[in-house]
Amino acid sequence: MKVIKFGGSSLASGKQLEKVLKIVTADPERKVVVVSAPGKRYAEDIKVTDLLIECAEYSLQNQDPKEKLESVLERYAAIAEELLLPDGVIREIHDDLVTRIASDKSKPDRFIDLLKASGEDNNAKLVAAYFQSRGVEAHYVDPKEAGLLVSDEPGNAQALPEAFERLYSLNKRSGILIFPGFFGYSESGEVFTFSRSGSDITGSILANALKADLYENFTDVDAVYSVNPSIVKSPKEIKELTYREMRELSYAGFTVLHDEALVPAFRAGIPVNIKNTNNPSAPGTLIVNQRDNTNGPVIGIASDKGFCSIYVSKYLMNREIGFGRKLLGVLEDYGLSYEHTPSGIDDVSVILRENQLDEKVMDAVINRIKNELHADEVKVAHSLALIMVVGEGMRQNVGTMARASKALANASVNIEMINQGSSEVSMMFGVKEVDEKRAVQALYEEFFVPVTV
Ligand SMILES: Nc1ncnc2c1ncn2[C@@H]1O[C@H](COP(=O)(O)OP(=O)(O)O)[C@@H](O)[C@H]1O
Ligand SMILES: N[C@@H](CC(=O)OP(=O)(O)O)C(=O)O
Repeated sequence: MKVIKFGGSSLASGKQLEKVLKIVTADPERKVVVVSAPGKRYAEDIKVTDLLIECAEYSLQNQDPKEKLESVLERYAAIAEELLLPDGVIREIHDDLVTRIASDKSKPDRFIDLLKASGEDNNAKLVAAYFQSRGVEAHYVDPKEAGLLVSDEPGNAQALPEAFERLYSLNKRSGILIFPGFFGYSESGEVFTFSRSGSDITGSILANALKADLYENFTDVDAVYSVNPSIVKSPKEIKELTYREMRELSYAGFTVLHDEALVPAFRAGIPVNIKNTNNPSAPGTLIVNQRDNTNGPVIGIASDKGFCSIYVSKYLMNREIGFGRKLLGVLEDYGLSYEHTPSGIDDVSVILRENQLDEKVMDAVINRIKNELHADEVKVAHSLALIMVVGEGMRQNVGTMARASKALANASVNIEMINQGSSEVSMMFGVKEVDEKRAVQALYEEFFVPVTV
């Protein structure tokens, strides 16, 4: 049995849905279909999820969200019209949106989640109706009734362990099951969404819970490329990579798969196949536990902007027991998570996502580090990009770091910091955001142009 997930780009129009129906019915093993909300039809288009967030925000500010709601409804109506679906489908979506918008707003984050989740929930109903209209036995599945229990963290929920056992009973149902991605229900019955792009996570949870043979993730590219295609033109396709490599790469900027979407599949040993809805005969990329190391030291290079670093130096830091704990404790007090902590004998840098803290919080953090930890120097660097060079082959290859830093030097990119992951499958370079693109291109030239992946 296969779990198959379609992203927003695969569900953006009636034409796309026709491809989806063809793909699903081409293989009787494709039993559970996870759907996102309709995504972008063209580059400047707005995803339904973003329209719904605007709707929720308008309502919370006591502005009339009518126009915004109309634009959400229009997206579904356009699809229904293209596919000649009966009016009842759109009426049901309309009524659902009206009910949601009129619900309790005393907890704004939860209200936003309730609206956001409707994007996938209503789309699953629409897709089920479409399949049925073409004579296919398909059923919408309500995640509440199916038992997709999640933690009560708005916009950042996680599946609870009990969810997996409960979801197993879906195996007994007949027909094709259309399951909305991106959200679940807390113990108290409230809607909570995963973080953005979280329908990938739903697919992986279901693959694990139902003990699927394969988790197929359909998107709009032929494969996972060795580098983001918006940075390098026609980059090399990756045929096979390990869970560990993909987790590192998706966390560091390969947005093609959510970085939290691998763990459930990995735990159950289920391979993940990334494929293209617009070219389903292409084999795509297979993510597995182990692969042959035939491609050289590096399989992919990912990058992401929006980081800052807090550099702290203090003479004899290495001998001060508890210094690291106290430093990270200051961050914890402000609810800040950190990404990396490259360190020396007398100094350490903490790298954080910049969008977590404004100037006021940053000043407070710096003052506490200076006053409570008696640091000799505390410096902040803003607008950093992190570049992650990833590959299982790194462990067996000598000189990968030297090659990478030489390539960056030749491209006149100044390295602000370096960190080698303890797992030895990744190395991280911090550079200024303005140098990100040039750095990635230089690393790509170094590691990919001469080899076949
Ligand atoms: N290394 C990469 N390989 C393939 N695609 C990538 C990579 N890095 C970023 N992407 C982007 O991920 C996009 C697919 O993910 P996403 O937009 O979330 O699709 P979906 O709508 O199917 O969920 C691609 O169109 C591409 O722009
Ligand atoms: N629709 C949600 C969840 C999702 O997974 O979407 P997509 O598959 O289009 O990335 C979002 O935009 O975040």
